[in-house]
Amino acid sequence: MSTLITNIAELMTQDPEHRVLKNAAVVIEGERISWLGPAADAPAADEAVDAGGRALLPGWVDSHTHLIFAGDRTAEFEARMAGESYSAGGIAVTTAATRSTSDYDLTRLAMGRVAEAVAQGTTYLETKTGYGLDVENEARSARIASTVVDQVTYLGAHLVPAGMDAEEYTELVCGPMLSAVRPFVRWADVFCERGAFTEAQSRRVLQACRDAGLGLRVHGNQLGVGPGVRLAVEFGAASVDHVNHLSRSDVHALADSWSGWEAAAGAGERGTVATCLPACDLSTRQPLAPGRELLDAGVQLALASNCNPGTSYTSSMAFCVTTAVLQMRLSVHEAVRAATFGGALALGRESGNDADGERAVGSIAVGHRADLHLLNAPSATHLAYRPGVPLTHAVWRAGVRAR
Ligand SMILES: N=CN[C@@H](CCC(=O)O)C(=O)O
Ligand SMILES: [Zn+2]
Repeated sequence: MSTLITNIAELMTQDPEHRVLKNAAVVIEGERISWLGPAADAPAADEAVDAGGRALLPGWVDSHTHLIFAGDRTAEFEARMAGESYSAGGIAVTTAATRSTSDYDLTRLAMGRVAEAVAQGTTYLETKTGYGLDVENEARSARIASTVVDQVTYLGAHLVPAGMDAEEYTELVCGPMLSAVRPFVRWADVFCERGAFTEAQSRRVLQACRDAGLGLRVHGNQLGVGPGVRLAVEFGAASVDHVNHLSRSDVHALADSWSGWEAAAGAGERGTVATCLPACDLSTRQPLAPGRELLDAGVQLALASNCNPGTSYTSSMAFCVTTAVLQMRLSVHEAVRAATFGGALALGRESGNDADGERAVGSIAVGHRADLHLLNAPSATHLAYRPGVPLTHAVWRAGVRAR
């Protein structure tokens, strides 16, 4: 079955040459993109979709979410809006609600959040454990997550549960809990922040998870300058997320990590992606991450929703893109790139082809997964020009019309 999408006013490929094609068309065959180019040259297909002069983008790649949870933290949010500051302690509230929810309901809740994201143009999602915080509930979260999203990250090191000694809990995270989640996860993460895990504890978690064959990421530099970025670069983590408070040496270390990357070819040795989470920054009233400075220094950037009940209860990648343009001074093209190709880079899926069975996502090119987002607008600029307006017109996820 092939589908021709034609009459595309603006096709933002996010390919290595950053091509933006006008009056374009795309052909989908099965789950892959089989052709793109000028609409006038398009081949015939089994069915045709008239894009009506709209803009077509890669689907959003949301590389940082926490979707496996139950409960609600409205009261904490209200207190924050009244002047309280965010602290990691709220994680315990969600952990209690999550532990007392059945597998069926946790799955149903997570699927609802995924559906909400897909309806807004998100076509590839990562999610984390981290609201189980004991062996049984972390393994359960990982198992459920593996059935509802594309990639799963182990975040046993999210908070030391009340009544447990931090060293003892770190041992658990690095030992029995890691073994229990291992079949379901590809990545590990650690919340390296005051009120969560110290540098020494984070180091132990990263080492153990790396030894277990997991790729790494770090929640770092969210609540203040700290060791998160330094550790992430030292361990060759795929991403360091939040990055609100950076020293000059943090920026340099991140930029250096990309010295083996050939941006023009979109290939080479990957460094550590800086993942900015602007919806979280607004909800926690943290300074927005210095995305402009990071890009100018040569760091590869991702934008993600950080959808979670505590600090960022939104699945809207469009909101993140809009904020990145209006407040972080990224161009529309840079922001869309960070929310598509950048997320794919953070998840190790920016390349891949028919041979390895896992197709590239986050950019529109022949052989890549047909993850497409048709805006109800003639150009991607409308994402920032018309803030808050729902602009998703149609979505294809792995070649299947999802909206
Ligand atoms: N920083 C750690 N974890 C989440 C917050 C989790 C919560 O407060 O429930 C975050 O990314 O912001
Ligand atoms: Zn997070």
